[in-house]
Amino acid sequence: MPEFTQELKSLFEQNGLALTQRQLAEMETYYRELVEVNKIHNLTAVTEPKDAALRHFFDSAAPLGRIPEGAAVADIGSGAGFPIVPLKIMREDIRATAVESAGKKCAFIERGSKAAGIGIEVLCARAEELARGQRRESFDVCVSRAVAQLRVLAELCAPLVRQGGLFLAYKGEYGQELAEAENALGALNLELDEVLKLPCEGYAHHVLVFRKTARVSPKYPRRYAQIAKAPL
Ligand SMILES: C[S@@+](CC[C@H](N)C(=O)[O-])C[C@H]1O[C@@H](n2cnc3c(N)ncnc32)[C@H](O)[C@@H]1O
Repeated sequence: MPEFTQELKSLFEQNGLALTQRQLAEMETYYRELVEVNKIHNLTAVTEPKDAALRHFFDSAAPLGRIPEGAAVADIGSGAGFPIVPLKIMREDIRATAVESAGKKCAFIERGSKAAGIGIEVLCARAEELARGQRRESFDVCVSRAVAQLRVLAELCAPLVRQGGLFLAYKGEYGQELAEAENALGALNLELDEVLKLPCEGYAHHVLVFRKTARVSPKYPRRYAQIAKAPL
């Protein structure tokens, strides 16, 4: 645990963010639970202290400055709770929702966030099904990391974001995916606003910030089989 804590403090400090005692304690507790449950259920391949501090916690917090005060934020395909858990720890003001289709991962987010005292809504659902119900166009911001290629992800996320809201896609190298997503972005009324680069040498991670400029046609999202077979 000291290695995890040290790395976490140093990463945030190097980037001008001093973690409070509460934030540090919540991240430590969540990380401890992750390592524990990961011994039984395969939740993530990243559990080594330094790796987890960088790839899960620091990486997740990259777009903090782009999330408006009090925003309703949904994380699509949260897995073991990333990026939504670190975002909620860093920003108590947001209303955080984790959307995840795998039951054991939802159960872990519930367990970990309860242990750490973090208030997160966990929806065990598929994003494309959620977007056909009452939660359609109800979120100010949708975030997502490591779930699908951009043109597929855009169709899963855009219908959940309100008009004028943001879709934040965490990506490594993104040039080719962005070019391939041109048609999808047009069809879903998403405009690229900014690309944030994680301020970490040797770690080429980015957050692509899209603004939703108009409502999305009710024909989207299609069923997942169709989205995957014929991406926009
Ligand atoms: C590779 S994991 C990434 C987890 C996490 N976002 C991270 O970066 O560590 C992708 C997760 O997305 C979930 N997922 C994939 N498609 C989904 C969908 N259509 N709706 C909800 N969850 C989905 C999977 O169950 C899986 O847990």
